[in-house]
Amino acid sequence: MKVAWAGSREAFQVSDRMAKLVANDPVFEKFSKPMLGRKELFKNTLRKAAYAWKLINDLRLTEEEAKWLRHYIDEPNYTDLHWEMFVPAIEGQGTKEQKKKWLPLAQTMQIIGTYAQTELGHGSNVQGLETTATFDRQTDEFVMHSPTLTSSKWWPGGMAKVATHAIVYARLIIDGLFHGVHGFIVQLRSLEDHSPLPGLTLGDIGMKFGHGTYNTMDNGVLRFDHVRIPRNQMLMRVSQVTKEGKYAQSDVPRQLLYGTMVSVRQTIVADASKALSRAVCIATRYSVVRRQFGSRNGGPETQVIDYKTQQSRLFPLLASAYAFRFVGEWLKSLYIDVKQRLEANDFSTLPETHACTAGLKALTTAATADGIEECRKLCGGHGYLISSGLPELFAFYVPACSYEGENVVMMLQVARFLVKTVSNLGYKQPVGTAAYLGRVTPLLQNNCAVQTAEDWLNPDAILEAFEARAARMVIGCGERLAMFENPEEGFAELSIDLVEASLAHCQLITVSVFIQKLNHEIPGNGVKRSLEVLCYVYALFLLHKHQGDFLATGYLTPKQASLANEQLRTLYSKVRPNAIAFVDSFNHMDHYLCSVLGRYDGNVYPKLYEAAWKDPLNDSDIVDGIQQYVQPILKQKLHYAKL
Ligand SMILES: CCCCCCCCCC/C=C\CCCCC/C=C/C(=O)SCCNC(=O)CCNC(=O)[C@H](O)C(C)(C)COP(=O)(O)OP(=O)(O)OC[C@H]1O[C@@H](n2cnc3c(N)ncnc32)[C@H](O)[C@@H]1OP(=O)(O)O
Ligand SMILES: Cc1cc2nc3c(=O)[nH]c(=O)nc-3n(C[C@H](O)[C@H](O)[C@H](O)COP(=O)(O)OP(=O)(O)OC[C@H]3O[C@@H](n4cnc5c(N)ncnc54)[C@H](O)[C@@H]3O)c2cc1C
Repeated sequence: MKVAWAGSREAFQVSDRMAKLVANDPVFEKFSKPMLGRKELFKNTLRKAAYAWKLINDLRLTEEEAKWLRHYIDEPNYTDLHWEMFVPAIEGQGTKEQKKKWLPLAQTMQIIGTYAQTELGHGSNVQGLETTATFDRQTDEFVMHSPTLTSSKWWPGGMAKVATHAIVYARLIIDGLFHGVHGFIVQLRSLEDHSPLPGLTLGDIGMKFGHGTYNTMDNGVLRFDHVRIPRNQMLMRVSQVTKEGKYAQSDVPRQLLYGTMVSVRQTIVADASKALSRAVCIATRYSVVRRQFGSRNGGPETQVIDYKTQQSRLFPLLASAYAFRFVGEWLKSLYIDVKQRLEANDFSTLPETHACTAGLKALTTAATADGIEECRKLCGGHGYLISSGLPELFAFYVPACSYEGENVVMMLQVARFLVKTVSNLGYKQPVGTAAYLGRVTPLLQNNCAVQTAEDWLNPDAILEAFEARAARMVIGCGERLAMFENPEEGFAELSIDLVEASLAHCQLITVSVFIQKLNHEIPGNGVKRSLEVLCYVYALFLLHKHQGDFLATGYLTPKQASLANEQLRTLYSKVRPNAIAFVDSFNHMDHYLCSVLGRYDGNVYPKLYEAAWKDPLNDSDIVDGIQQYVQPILKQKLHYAKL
């Protein structure tokens, strides 16, 4: 199962080696992080990042190994933006000459970059950005300027204190004409003494949610006061500006300017299963250790994992972690394919890839963030302790619902893709993830054939149910949209339904990828059978949760919906004996989990007790402030019993 989770034996070995490297090195200790102040926390992160870079070079780690190393260090920092956004932006949007100049500098970290798109006034609406890049023909330069307070760049990670360079998105202006938003490589700091270059105002935007998690990142604010950069620092794969000031567009579509976001959204989907599996591992192990009620004749109480209600909250999350792992793997292969096509100037699959990355980013991050919080509740009161590992994990993860495209905004992008697909149905056969929309007639006409709970243990029945639900919701939206004279008005009016239809479409993708995975790639019958159980749990849990959709579209009868739920209960009993094996298969080490409740050895209570004594408040019996503020209250003699 560890191999099935990792994707291959080699992938397992690489991640396992890197997990151990990090866990066994005292530099990467992280349990004390929540006790540090912001400055200490930040310096500590800089120290770890520098040491990691040294390890990567000394041990000659491959790109894959380096990624795992950074992952297990488990502290967001400036290198995330450098490797995941700055470098890919140059790779995807730079010309050959630009790549030749900038990539070697970035790949050896002689320069450190960030991705400066969002502003104080605009994040989702990229076309609304206000920073200007005005071409000056006399000097062959662009003048970068922040004309308003709301045009201040706001959020870019690593920008406040570390990055030497940034890809800055700004409105291109030539001779007073606006030519859309483009990316520019801008140096921010001196490579000699790290001071901000003239004309730039740079700072940190302040503390974020959770203490020891995202505050290791220096998210920054940046303002330009007429800062000049050479013309050849505009990323020019998509559009070019000549020294005469002529604006030209190559036959590469404009959407490629957004290519870095497609790349990172894909990574975010791949990473969702890591965060969810981490929370599920903690909650499952603790649910086996924790006992409440049910003692008979002085025997042990019931392990909380044996309560059906606990199973009904925990096991769907376990199944979701596996589903997200597989859909992340699938999306990665879709992305690698589109990347190769784009390099060969084949842009045909870009709209579908954009819809898949946007929609799956929204689906997986929302479910993961909610899932982590549910795992915290599944651990009862102790889940609220920092030492459970869950509050910090939640604080770390939850911004994924907003960054890289706010989730609702992303679902609306999926909706645009689906509406377009439906409106082209007469003359363009949908392919890939939308192929089912080419079979609307049977999907709209045939209803579910399930008659017994057993009938639900059938991948074809499940797939058809999810296809029919999504098709009916999408087609229904299409029909209602057609009644509006102005399509944009209609889209806005129906946006709630459109987001729901998009979710149904994305859930269909996750369910069908899980089923495909079982059909083709699982080594070993035992592993396959166990994963089949999880696949059914995932699908039937979604069916139960969204049964309103399945009923309202008329595909299911209430009886069939209740049979699905009956089957789900039976499936939970099948998951229970393997629950610990399922979570051990994630191969998460104690160092990575950073959780007393999720310890591999289950030695929860003594370690919880021990961890409590490490709190700085327990350094002495009488702490600072008691003499000054408590003793006087105790010693005063008031006339009234109550104030
Ligand atoms: C323990 C484990 C924990 C795991 C932690 C998880 C994190 C791990 C991940 C690690 C990786 C990296 C670390 C990074 C940390 C996060 C850093 C965050 C960075 C950022 O947030 S950067 C800023 C991101 N900003 C956005 O995403 C903005 C969102 N807005 C947009 O994308 C767009 O503006 C839009 C999609 C809303 C479009 O707006 P609109 O104005 O309508 O569109 P137009 O500009 O006019 O374009 C319309 C056409 O273009 C198509 N389109 C849009 N986007 C794309 C795209 N990306 N690719 C292809 N095509 C695109 C759109 O569909 C329209 O097409 P049409 O004309 O209809 O055919
Ligand atoms: C931790 C973190 C790190 C970040 N790192 C970076 C970075 O490195 N570089 C960078 O450039 N940016 C970064 N960002 C910014 C991030 O990309 C934006 O915050 C994100 O894209 C959301 O945009 P917004 O803040 O403008 O949200 P808004 O769009 O203002 O969202 C507010 C609300 O409005 C709703 N809404 C907006 N538009 C629509 C619409 N059309 N229809 C319906 N509802 C709508 C949303 O659903 C949401 O509920 C980061 C953000 C965070 C939280």
